[in-house]
Amino acid sequence: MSKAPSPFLVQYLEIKERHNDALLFFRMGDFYELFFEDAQIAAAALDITLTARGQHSGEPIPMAGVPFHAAEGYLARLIRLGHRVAVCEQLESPEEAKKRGYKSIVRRDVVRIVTPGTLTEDSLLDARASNILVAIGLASGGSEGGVALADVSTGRFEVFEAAPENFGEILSSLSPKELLLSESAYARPLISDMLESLKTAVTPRPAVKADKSSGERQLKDAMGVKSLDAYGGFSAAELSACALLLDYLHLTQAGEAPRLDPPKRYMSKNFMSIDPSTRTSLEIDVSAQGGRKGSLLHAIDCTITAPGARRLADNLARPLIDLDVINSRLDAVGMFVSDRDLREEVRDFLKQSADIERARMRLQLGRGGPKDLLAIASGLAAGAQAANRLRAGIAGLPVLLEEACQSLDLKLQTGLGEFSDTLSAAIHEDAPVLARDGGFVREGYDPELDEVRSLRDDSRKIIAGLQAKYAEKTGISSLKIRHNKVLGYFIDVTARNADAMQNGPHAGDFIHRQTIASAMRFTTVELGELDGRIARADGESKAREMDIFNELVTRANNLSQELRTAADAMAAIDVAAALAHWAEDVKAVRPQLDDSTRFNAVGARHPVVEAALRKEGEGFTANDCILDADGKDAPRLMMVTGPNMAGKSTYLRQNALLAILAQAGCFVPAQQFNLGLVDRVFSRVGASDDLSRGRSTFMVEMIETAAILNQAGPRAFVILDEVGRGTATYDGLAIAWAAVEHLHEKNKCRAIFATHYHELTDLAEKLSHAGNASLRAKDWQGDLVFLHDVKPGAADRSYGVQVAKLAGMPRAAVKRAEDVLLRLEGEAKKGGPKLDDLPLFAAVAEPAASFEPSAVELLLQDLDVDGMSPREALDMLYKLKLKLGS
Ligand SMILES: Nc1ncnc2c1ncn2[C@@H]1O[C@H](COP(=O)(O)OP(=O)(O)OP(=O)(O)O)[C@@H](O)[C@H]1O
Repeated sequence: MSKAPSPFLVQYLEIKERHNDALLFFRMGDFYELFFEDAQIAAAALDITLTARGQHSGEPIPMAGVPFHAAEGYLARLIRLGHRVAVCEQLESPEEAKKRGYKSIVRRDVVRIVTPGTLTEDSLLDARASNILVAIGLASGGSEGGVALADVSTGRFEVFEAAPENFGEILSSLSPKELLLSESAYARPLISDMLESLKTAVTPRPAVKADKSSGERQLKDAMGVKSLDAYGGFSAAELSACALLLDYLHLTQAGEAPRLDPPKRYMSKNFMSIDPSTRTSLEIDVSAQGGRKGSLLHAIDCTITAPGARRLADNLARPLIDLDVINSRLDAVGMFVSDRDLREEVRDFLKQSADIERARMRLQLGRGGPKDLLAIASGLAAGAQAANRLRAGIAGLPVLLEEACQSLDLKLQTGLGEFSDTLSAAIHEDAPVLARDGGFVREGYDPELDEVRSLRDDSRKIIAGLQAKYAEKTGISSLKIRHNKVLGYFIDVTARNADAMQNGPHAGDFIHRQTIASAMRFTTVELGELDGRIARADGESKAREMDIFNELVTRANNLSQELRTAADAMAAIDVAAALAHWAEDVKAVRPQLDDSTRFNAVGARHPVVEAALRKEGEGFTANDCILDADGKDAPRLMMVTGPNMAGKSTYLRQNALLAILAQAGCFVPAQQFNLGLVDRVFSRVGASDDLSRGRSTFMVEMIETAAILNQAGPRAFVILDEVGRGTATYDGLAIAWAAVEHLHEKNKCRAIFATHYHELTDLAEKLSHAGNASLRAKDWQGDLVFLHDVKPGAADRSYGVQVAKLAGMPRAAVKRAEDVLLRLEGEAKKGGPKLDDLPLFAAVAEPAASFEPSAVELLLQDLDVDGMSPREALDMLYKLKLKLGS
C-alpha cells in the first residue's frame, strides 16, 4: 500500500495542475525549487544540479533549485529559451502558518507568470527595444481583423483595425515578443502560414477568451470608464483582440494587471506599407545576421536615453505617409542641425536622465523600489533642464519641440514640479534597489523618521559609552561590545578574561550568553534594554520608510499620465537631437517631400555600407537616382546593369532606404533628395531559401515578385534585384522581361530593376518611360577595378571571369573559363550561338555543357584495350569512325 502524499506535495501538484504550460518556480525559503519534469528541463537548460527530494508513487521526485536572490538571471535564460515560468511565492511566514495549526504548511500561490511578452524587470529587458505583446482578433467570419498591443514595461497600449491579410506586415513592423490569438484563429491556414515566418513566441488561447463583449467589459475596467466613447468606437475584431490581451495580462500578473495608458488608435493605413520580406531584405532593424548590428537602425541610432532609442526604433519601423507630421519631425531635426552647441548641451542634460517610462511601470506593478523613484526624479530634472535650455536658446521652436518643452516645464506641470521637489528632498542619491532594505529617505525629510532614527543613534552612542564603562569596571581593557544578527549587542571578552567576568566583584552584573573557542560573550540588563530599544527603533524606522515609499509610489501612480507625457517628450527631444547629431556626422540633408511622384536623389549614399567602409578607412561613392512615376521628366523604371560586386544591390537598397528614412522623419545621406510620398516600399533583393516552408529559392523569388506585380500602385517604390536568375536562362529572361513590362505598363510606379540579362536593356528603347543605368568597372593591367559609380546607359561588357578570379577560383578553372569565353565570343562573331542571348555576366559556367564528353570519347573511355582481339579492335575502329560522322 503506497503512502498518502505529503500535504506539501498535494499543494505542489494542485498549483502545478493550474499552470501546466509553465515551469513552476516553487518558493521554499531562500530557494525556488522545481520538481518532476520541470526540474529535468530546468537542470538541462540552466546547467544546475538535478537531485531528488522525497518520493511519489514509489519513485524519487526529481528536483532542481535556484537561490531566490539570483532568480532573475535564471529567469532571463529560461525566457530566452522560449519557456514560460510561473512564480509561486509563500504567502505567509512559517510562524503564521503554525498559528493555524501545528501541521499547517505555508500557504503558497502563483503571483505571476513570466512570459516573453510580459516582462518588466530591467535585467530581463533590452533597454533600447520595446517589449511588445500583441493580440490579434478576428470578426465577421474571419474577414475583419483587429490588433491590440501593449508594452507592459512602459504602459504603451494601442488598438487598431487591420485586414487579416495584412497581419504579417503589421506584425513584422511591431516585432512583438509574444503573440496571442484564439485557438480557432490559429487553426486558419492564412494565419498559421503567416506565423510560420514570424520569429515570435505564439500563445494560442481558448476561443472564449477572444469574446468581444468580454473585451468591451475588460477595456472599460482597465480604463476605469463606463463608456468607451471617448476613445472612438471599437470594431468587434478590435474588442476581441482587447479581450485576449487584457485577459492574458490578468492571468500572467495574477490579477494585478498593469494600468495601461489609454489606448492609442491608429489606422494601419497611416503608415508606409513594408511587407515582411521587404523589411527583412532591407535590414531595417535587424541585419541579415540576425542582430541589430549591421541594420539601418544601428547605423543611425545616436540616441542617449532608452525611451529615445525605443522611439527611434518605432519611428523607423513605421514610416509615415502624412506630409505634415513628417515635416514636423524634420523641422525638429533641422533646428538641432542648425544649432550644434545647443544640441550638444541638450544631449548632455539628457545623459543625466534615467528611464522614466519603465520606472513608472515597475512602481505601478508593485515591483519598483527607491531606485525607480530616483529615476523619475533624475529624469524630470534632466528633462526640465533640457527644456529650459531649448527655450532660452531659440525663439519660436518647431512645434514638436515646443510641445515637448511644455510637457517638461516643471513650472507649467505643477503636479510634476512638486513631485520632483519632493523626490529630491526625500530620496538619497545612492538609494538601494529594494525598499525593504531601508536607509534611502534623506535626513530632514520626515520628522517622525528623524526622531526614531535619533533614538536609535542615541542608543548606539550610549552603547559605545558602555564599552568604556564595563572595561573600567572589570579591568579588562580588551573588552568589546559587538553586534551580530543572532545575539544582537553583546559583551565580548577573550577566553583568558572569562574568569574575571564570571568570578570578579561585578560578576553578578554580567549574564552569560555564549562560549566559543576563543571568547566568551555576556550581556547586562542595561545592554539588553538598549539592544531592544535599537531593534525596535530600527524596525520602526524601516516601517516609516516603507510608509514614505508607499506614499511616494501612490503619488507617482496618480501622476501616471503626466509622467508618460514627460517621458514621451524627452524621447521626442532625444530622437530629434540624435538624428541631427547623426546627420552632421554623415553629412545628411533634409529631404524635401511633396505629393508628386518624383524620386530625385543626388549624391546619395547607403548609410550602413558607408559606415562599414568608413571603419576600414575606405570611401563610399555617392550616386544619383532620378525617377518619376509619371514618366515626364525622368524614367519611371530604371534598369541597372554591371558586373557582380559592382554595387548594384547596394545602389538599389540605398534608394529604398532613402525613402524610408525620409518618411520616418530622418535626414538622408545625400546632397539633395526630393521625394514624392511613397505609400509602399517593395524589395526583392537577394535569394534565400525558405526550406522550412517547403519553398525553393526560385519559388520564394517568384512569390515575392508576384506580390509586387499584384500590389504595387502608382505611389509604390520598387526595387528588384536579378529577378529570374534562379531558373534556366531563357525562362529567367522571359520572366524578367515580363516583370519589367508589367511594372512599366500596369503598376506604373517608380522602380529600379537590376539584371544580368543584357537583352533587357534593349527594352529601354521600346518602353517610353524606362531607362538604363550601369555601374562601372575597369580592367586595369589585367585586374578588375570597381568604380561603384552609376552612369546612364547599359553596361558595355562582362567581367564575370575577372570577378571569379578575384574570388579566388583555382587558376586552372579561371584559365579554362577564359578559353571558353574566347571560344564563345569567336562563335558569336561567326554567327554561332549568340553571346547576347546569354546572361551578360552570370552565365559563363553554363555553356560548359557543350564540352561534355562526346559519344566517341565515351566509347573510348569504356574500352578494355588489353582484352581485345585484333578483330574486335578493327571493328571498334569502324564503329568510332561511324560515330564521328553521325
Ligand atoms: N557606391 C559604393 N561605393 C563604395 N563601395 C561600394 C559601393 N557600392 C558597393 N560597394 C562595395 O561593393 C560591394 C559589393 O556591392 P553589391 O553587393 O552591391 O554588388 P552587386 O553588384 O549587387 O553584386 P552581385 O551582382 O554579386 O550581387 C559592397 O559590399 C561594398 O563593399
